[in-house]
Amino acid sequence: MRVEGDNMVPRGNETDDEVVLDTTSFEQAQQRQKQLVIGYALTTKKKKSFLQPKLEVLARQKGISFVSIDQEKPLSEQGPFDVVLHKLLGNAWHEVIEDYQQKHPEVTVLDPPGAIQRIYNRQSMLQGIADLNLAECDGMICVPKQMVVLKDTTSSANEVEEAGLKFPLVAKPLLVDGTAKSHQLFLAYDRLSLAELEPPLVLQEFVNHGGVLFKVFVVGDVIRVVRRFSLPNVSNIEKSKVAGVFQFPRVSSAAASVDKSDLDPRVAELPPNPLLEGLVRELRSRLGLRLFNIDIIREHGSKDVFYVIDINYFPGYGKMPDYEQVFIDFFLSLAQAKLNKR
Ligand SMILES: Nc1ncnc2c1ncn2[C@@H]1O[C@H](COP(=O)(O)OP(=O)(O)OP(=O)(O)O)[C@@H](O)[C@H]1O
Ligand SMILES: O=P(O)(O)O[C@H]1[C@H](O)[C@@H](O)[C@H](OP(=O)(O)O)[C@@H](OP(=O)(O)O)[C@H]1O
Repeated sequence: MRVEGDNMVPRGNETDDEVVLDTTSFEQAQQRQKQLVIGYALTTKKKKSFLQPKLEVLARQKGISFVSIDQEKPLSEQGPFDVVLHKLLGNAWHEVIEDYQQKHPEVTVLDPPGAIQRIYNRQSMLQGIADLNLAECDGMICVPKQMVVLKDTTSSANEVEEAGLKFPLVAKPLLVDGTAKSHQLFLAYDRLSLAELEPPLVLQEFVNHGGVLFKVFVVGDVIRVVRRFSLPNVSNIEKSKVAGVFQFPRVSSAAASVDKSDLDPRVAELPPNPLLEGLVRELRSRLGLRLFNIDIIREHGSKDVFYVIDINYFPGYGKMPDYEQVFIDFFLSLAQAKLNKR
């Protein structure tokens, strides 16, 4: 008898009337046939931007399937999943995920709710970054001076001066909760204008950076950088003449990447690789996240001084070059890591 298939030992190892099963290759074959099931809990907007048709097609070819998680049903009754991918707001959801991870340690949850929560607060998001050990990384990473205003913006004018913050200041809502309002940013030019702002917020020094921002995408071990347009420099003349508070749009969210040829190379040159690699390595382990992006700007007039101004969890990967293949490789590496652990 002969049955052709991956799970049989090769010809020559069998006797006339028996087929010897090689258990190792049998297990490998089973594994190969096994689907990698990724449960996802994403907003409709996120599902549209992330689960694009090309990703789904590539995934299917590799035996990866995406299954929508029904938030109305207990999570443990769904699946079984190998990976849970989630970005939903609210403490209730975070409790569901935490409870699920405790009961199902074998499932890779991307990422732990506590770690995500930390970067949803613009104060804790940037804490510790200036102290990262990035010596010998061909550059320097700073964060803009900033302070938190929880209640009264009128009295914050004095605190701003005591803290040594210089105008203009970028006012950002303290919590990034996914609402459009949490991305409403203002530029405050003088002390008086602070009274117009609505706390809780952070006041952050505006750093001149030549109008270009580096968006650093992280997917596990992979780093991809794109250039985006950003706010132009604020001149000294403008600083002395302009007063008040101005809302500004999400300039750097535009999908179009900056065309390098149109830019001053001193502004457009990407941050050095060792610096990016060092920064990502440190942040990945300190934050305990695998899916995030870092927004970096280069201090105007400097070659190697950079500021981290923002970190996002599970950002707009749909705009990252070649994101489909990067994610397929990432999911397969998670499956492989699990196999290696056995
Ligand atoms: N301290 C700063 N100095 C100079 N420009 C800044 C500063 N902070 C923010 N900006 C500008 O404002 C834009 C939005 O800032 P930030 O990324 O912090 O806000 P956000 O609401 O988290 O935006 P998004 O989620 O779209 O990345 C930046 O891309 C940059 O152009
Ligand atoms: O395209 P950039 O500039 O990277 O901005 C992203 C924001 O930083 C993310 O917060 C958005 O994701 P959420 O809408 O899930 O928060 C993300 O939304 P998206 O995934 O729907 O594109 C983007 O708006």
